[in-house]
Amino acid sequence: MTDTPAIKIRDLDFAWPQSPPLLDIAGFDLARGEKLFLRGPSGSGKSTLLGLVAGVLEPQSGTIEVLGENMTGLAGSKRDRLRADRMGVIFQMFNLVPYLSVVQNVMLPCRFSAARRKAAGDDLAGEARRLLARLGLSDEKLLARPVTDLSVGQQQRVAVARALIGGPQLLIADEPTSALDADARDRFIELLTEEASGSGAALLFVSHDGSLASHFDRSVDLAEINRARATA
Ligand SMILES: Nc1ncnc2c1ncn2[C@@H]1O[C@H](COP(=O)(O)OP(=O)(O)OP(=O)(O)O)[C@@H](O)[C@H]1O
Repeated sequence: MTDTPAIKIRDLDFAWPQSPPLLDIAGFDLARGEKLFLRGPSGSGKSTLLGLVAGVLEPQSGTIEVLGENMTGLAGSKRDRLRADRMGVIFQMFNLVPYLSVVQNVMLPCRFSAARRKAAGDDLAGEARRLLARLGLSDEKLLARPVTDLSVGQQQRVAVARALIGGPQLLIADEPTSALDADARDRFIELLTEEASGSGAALLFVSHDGSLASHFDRSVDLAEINRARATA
């Protein structure tokens, strides 16, 4: 089954209520292990597309297959399960839980997914610490601090460790670099792409900042694949 794409989209149509068509995508594939940069200006529909891929949103028509499973045929609860079990998601604002410690934040996906918990091994906290250490966060004092006390760059690394725990084969990241200066941003993307390569995960990274494209295997402009915007 591993030759099925990480993401396969066919004849996708999506519009927000009382709004004109936003996405009309005839075909789009992300290969297993591929690292793709999807760019487009603000408001072009990148986050909406990620929401569809993550199964948080449903298209009006068309199919979205993720890691060989047809999301569009699934009930909401099954889409939630697929996302929890098989996707690592990094949000624009990281969505770290302020009242949990750094290590607890990283372990969080394993609370929602038995599959991720099993894949992460018996010593969950140890695995969280191992991932954090690989991302340069190993200082015990720092790990004990509330996650809100960390710098933006450190919070990003926590968000990456959380996305990676349990080895999901699809990582999706929604412009997680907008708060960083150019050097920190480049370091962050290098870290993310290295970690994706290390675990063999496919990576879909969206941003309006085209200068990031060189870090990825392939770069696609949303306007190239989206007929709704092309004719708007
Ligand atoms: N929950 C929502 N309800 C209605 N319309 C929405 C909703 N979320 C987004 N939209 C609209 O859909 C369009 C695309 O928004 P989206 O956030 O997907 O774009 P984006 O390319 O990710 O933008 P940005 O780079 O600013 O994050 C915008 O016109 C936006 O107003």
